[in-house]
Amino acid sequence: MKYISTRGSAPVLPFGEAMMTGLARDGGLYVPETIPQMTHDEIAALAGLPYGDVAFRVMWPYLGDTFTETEFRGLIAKAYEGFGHAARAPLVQIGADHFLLELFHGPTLAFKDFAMQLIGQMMQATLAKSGQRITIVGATSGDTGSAAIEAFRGLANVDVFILFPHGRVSEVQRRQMTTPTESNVHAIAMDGDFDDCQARVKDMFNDFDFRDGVRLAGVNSINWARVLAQVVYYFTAAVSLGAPHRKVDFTVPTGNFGDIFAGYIARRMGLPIGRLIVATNQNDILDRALKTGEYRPDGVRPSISPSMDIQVSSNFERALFDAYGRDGAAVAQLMAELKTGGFSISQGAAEMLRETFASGSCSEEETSATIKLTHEATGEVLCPHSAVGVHVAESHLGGAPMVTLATAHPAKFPDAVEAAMGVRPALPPRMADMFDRAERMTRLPNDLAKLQAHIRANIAERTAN
Ligand SMILES: Cc1ncc(COP(=O)(O)O)c(C=O)c1O
Ligand SMILES: N[C@@H](CCOP(=O)(O)O)C(=O)O
Repeated sequence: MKYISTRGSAPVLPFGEAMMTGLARDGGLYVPETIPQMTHDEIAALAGLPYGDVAFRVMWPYLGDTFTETEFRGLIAKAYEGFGHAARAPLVQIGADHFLLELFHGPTLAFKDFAMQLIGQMMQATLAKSGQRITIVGATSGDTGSAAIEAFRGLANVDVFILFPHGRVSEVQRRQMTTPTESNVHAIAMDGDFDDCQARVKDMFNDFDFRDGVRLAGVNSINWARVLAQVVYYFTAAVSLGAPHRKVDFTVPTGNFGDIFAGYIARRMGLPIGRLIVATNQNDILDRALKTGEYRPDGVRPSISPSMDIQVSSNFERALFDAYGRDGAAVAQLMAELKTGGFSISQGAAEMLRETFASGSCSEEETSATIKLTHEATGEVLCPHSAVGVHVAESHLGGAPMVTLATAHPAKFPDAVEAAMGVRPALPPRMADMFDRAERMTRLPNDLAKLQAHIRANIAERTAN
């Protein structure tokens, strides 16, 4: 399997190199040259298998010769052994034909653990073979950062720098990033919003002296391996609700478009997904873009679902690539226009996107009301992001069973949940001392040179010791 860039002019790479590279050298995102297909019988045969076995069958065709079959099975087993639920991604019924896919039983209580734990294993195995060291720089609106830190903390040959928007993540999310004591973990509270953090990370990838000098690696969902690992739970969920013998719909709380893009890949592999519904908070650029064909960021508005406070949604580029018939030059042109305010999606591409994705948005009041009403009706406590999903899903019920992705544990957002339903959700006992631990972070401006100097200085100090 070969990987090509959405902007059409970067080297074509095998899986292992695309994973270690992160962003393509032309600024684009890697995607597989072709999408492996699973037949009706192959999908039916997934029924009843443990999560790890489904993960192997779904992902193996994408890997080429990066790992042997035995190695890859071992990495999957290690990645998911720390999850707090035997099913890894259990389904819970919340309505006649409405199910929640609980994706928050991993070590940092958000869906990011599904991919990050596996990427952690795959990157460590790759580095062990090459003897290299790498510098991971990631941007987070709260969850990716803690999941990355958890996956790479304590490794001698990896430094992890996480840029989060100062004052715009929940206290639990911040403490997950600032309380680890390992010297390879570097939390940076940057002035600005998530889009600024993500833009600086991309700037670092596009600065080849810096990129090559520090051996930069990326674990945001710009990295194809992140998306791939998330394809798996669409299969486990749909099959347990009767696929491939019937269709299943999915609603996905969406920010950077990685999770819903994984659902799109599952559908292209042959999983009978009916509707794929993008659910946004008040930062509703994706909902508007799908409805109007105009993609024009107008500033991030902080919300009670802060991990989805995103306007420049990086994986949308992967969807545009397909919508434009895999024309890298056309995508590069759109991304150049984005830098100066936004772009209009061509009529043909907009039609393709509308046929592929439905969408809806959820206001702050609707998010709170959904947390309250869902708890009253079902006993399920939703995090605000999952509540955005449930609210949007409710206006699309009917026909196939609906699965809404519950992307984070409510205890990561205790203030929003308590304000909505009057009860403060508790952290799992293993995290109970989080508020007593000392925090360690560096506050930096939104300034590429200063960020790069900080990263270089820290690496120099670590490698000198
Ligand atoms: C809790 C939570 N829900 C939903 C999302 C949106 O996922 P995606 O960025 O893959 O669209 C994120 C982060 O992006 C998140 O942290
Ligand atoms: N919501 C995310 C934003 C970054 O997402 P990624 O999936 O592109 O890495 C977060 O919590 O950090």
